[in-house]
Amino acid sequence: MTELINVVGGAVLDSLSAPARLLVARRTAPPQFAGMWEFPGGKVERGEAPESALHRELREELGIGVVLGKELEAPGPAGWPLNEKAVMRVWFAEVADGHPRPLEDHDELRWVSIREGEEALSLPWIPADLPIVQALLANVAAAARAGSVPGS
Ligand SMILES: Nc1nc2c([nH]c(=O)n2[C@H]2C[C@H](O)[C@@H](COP(=O)(O)OP(=O)(O)OP(=O)(O)O)O2)c(=O)[nH]1
Repeated sequence: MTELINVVGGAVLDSLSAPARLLVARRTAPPQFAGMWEFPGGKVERGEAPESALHRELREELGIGVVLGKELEAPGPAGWPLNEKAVMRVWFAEVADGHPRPLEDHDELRWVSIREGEEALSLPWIPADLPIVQALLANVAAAARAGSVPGS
């Protein structure tokens, strides 16, 4: 059996403790994903811890350092299915240093509202990401009701 490709994505929030906005990124490649929105991130390299891969990708792609929060609970331990070959794990995060800029792989970044959800959901996401965005919005709303931080 071929090994699955492990992808990591950052759900970068304006604040982990009182989130109102999510940073989303528009891909430039490959052609089937160009123009679609996604969680910034990328593939975990051989021997690399997923969290380290996420720090590396966010530094390379957006020029930011982050503090990671909790992982967004996925349907299985490997993460969210993206296609028959890849799965993605997603962590909540907050910018710790730098200002996000589309340095690689993206042509636009946007801070979308997550309080109402419509703005985030109205974007043309990579289709496999939609259930993840929905779970994220539900998680943030539940955390706000419980007075806790997202991911808990
Ligand atoms: N980063 C990211 N990739 C996603 C998301 N949703 C989704 O289906 N994918 C897919 C697109 C790609 O096939 C794969 C991630 O590859 P990537 O191109 O971002 O990885 P990478 O930066 O390490 O680049 P490379 O090794 O291919 O050059 O996962 C998402 O929300 N974020």
